Amino acid sequence: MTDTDPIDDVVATIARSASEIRQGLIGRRGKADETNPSGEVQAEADVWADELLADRLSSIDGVAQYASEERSEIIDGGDDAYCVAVDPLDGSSNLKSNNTMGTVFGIYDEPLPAPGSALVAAGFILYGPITTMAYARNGTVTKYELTGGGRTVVEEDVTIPDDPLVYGFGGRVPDWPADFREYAREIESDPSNKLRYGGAMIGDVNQVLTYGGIFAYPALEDSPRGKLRLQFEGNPIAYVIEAAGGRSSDGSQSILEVEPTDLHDRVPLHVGNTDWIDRLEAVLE
Ligand SMILES: O=P(O)(O)OC[C@H]1O[C@](O)(COP(=O)(O)O)[C@@H](O)[C@@H]1O
Ligand SMILES: [Mg+2]
Ligand SMILES: [Mg+2]
Repeated sequence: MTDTDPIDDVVATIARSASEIRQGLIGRRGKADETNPSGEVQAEADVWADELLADRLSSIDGVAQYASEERSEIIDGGDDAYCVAVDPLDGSSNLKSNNTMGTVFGIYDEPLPAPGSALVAAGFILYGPITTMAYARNGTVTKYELTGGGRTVVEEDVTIPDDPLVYGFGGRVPDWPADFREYAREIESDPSNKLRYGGAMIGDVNQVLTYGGIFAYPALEDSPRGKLRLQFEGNPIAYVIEAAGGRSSDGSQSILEVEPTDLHDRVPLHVGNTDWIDRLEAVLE
């Protein structure tokens, strides 16, 4: 690589790899005969995308660690400045029905597991009708369209629209704690709000970034930490949404303030417009 900024190198590598990952989904929609560290059955594409990104990202000068939702151990390459955490394919259960998925990445300047306050950049790829990337660094979010190896800026200084419109909540309603159910009913009962839920966090979060609103995968009655992973999903998404002027919360504080205890920790995730997250925290208090 000729670029001297490892952060740029990581982002350029992920952006370049996105169209290959998209193309490589063909023929890899079946299950791999394995489970990931969260105990979920992996898709062939999960394993393949993780290996592709692991090879490419861990060999970048300036990257000390590569970690992913799909492998138990960190790939440790020394004491360079940056550590990359990836959800190679977010929403891979959507492969079966051929619906939206994504790739999520966070670049930390501390060894993993690290709190979100150690992020120096984060973003996500959305495999929609068009492959796009939302990328946050230095407090601003930029959206790109990705074509083959290239990327084109389609929007700079992306901010969440002031008037929230969409909501999407993961998990089964009977498994939601009563206070979260109460909050959800409040949002649903406003006739100007619209349900948007596609079963892939990235697709649902990108709707929130586009239209304003809230996405949550809350604590569940029998799973108080919810489902989504702090290092690979919660922190990067919180970083993007906060850079776009919104808020993130684990129910009582910014997700970026949550101290990890394990690489594969889960976190109750709520992101969206500031006033909606403020209200959520008031209801969950
Ligand atoms: O199918 P469920 O249990 O509602 O979960 C949906 C959530 O799980 C996820 O698919 C988890 O991500 P992975 O696909 O990366 O494991 C999220 O994208 C999504 O928001
Ligand atoms: Mg995911
Ligand atoms: Mg995944």
